[in-house]
Amino acid sequence: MFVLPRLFCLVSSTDDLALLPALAGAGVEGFQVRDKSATTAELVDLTRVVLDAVAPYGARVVVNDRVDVALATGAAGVHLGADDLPVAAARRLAPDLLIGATCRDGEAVRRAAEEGASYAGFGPVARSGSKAGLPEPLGTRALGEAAGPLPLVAIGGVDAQVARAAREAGAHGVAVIAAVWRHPDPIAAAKELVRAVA
Ligand SMILES: Cc1ncc(COP(=O)(O)OP(=O)(O)O)c(N)n1
Ligand SMILES: Cc1nc(C(=O)O)sc1CCOP(=O)(O)O
Repeated sequence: MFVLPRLFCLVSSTDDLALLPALAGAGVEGFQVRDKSATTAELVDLTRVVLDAVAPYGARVVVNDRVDVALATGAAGVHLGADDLPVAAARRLAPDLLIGATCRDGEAVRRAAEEGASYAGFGPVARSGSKAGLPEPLGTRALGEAAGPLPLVAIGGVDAQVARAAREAGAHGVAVIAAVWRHPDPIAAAKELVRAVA
């Protein structure tokens, strides 16, 4: 079984690869491969490169959306949303994978737990500029109310301040895009996030 990271950095494309060893060396324990424009073959290649870059540091890799790619590459897990394979079906295919499920309220967290998820990606906790079509921010109070059935990974507009508030409200950890990749000093930002979720 895999230990659930406290901090996931989402990896969106091959442009992000050069910084991965430094981020993992800075204490980022988890990476999620989320390339929405990749073909299946490209996603497999990207996941393998991410695994090679961060495995020496003991970091874990989760593949967004695609349980087949997670299994084919030996990644630690998969993250599933409402449009993806249902959690229960993924769990039947992959008894040993870390399976994350996107949840927006406590009822969804309870359902994901029953279906065999390992954690819930709970969000957006704050306003995110990285994904279109998200609902209004849920806030850390809603996160606290949803905590219990599964470890929660807060996502959406998470920076170090939001990460601290999310942890205080009961989150196990956080997942980020902009707070690292759009920061002028991504490694310093990652170190600050690592401290915030410790
Ligand atoms: C940790 C975490 N939580 C939620 C999401 C969102 O996943 P999903 O609903 O599948 O949406 P897309 O990422 O596919 O746009 C996530 N990726 N990670
Ligand atoms: C991919 C994603 N999913 C979300 C959700 O709430 O389901 S928020 C989000 C984007 C996270 O990026 P940032 O850290 O830049 O806000």
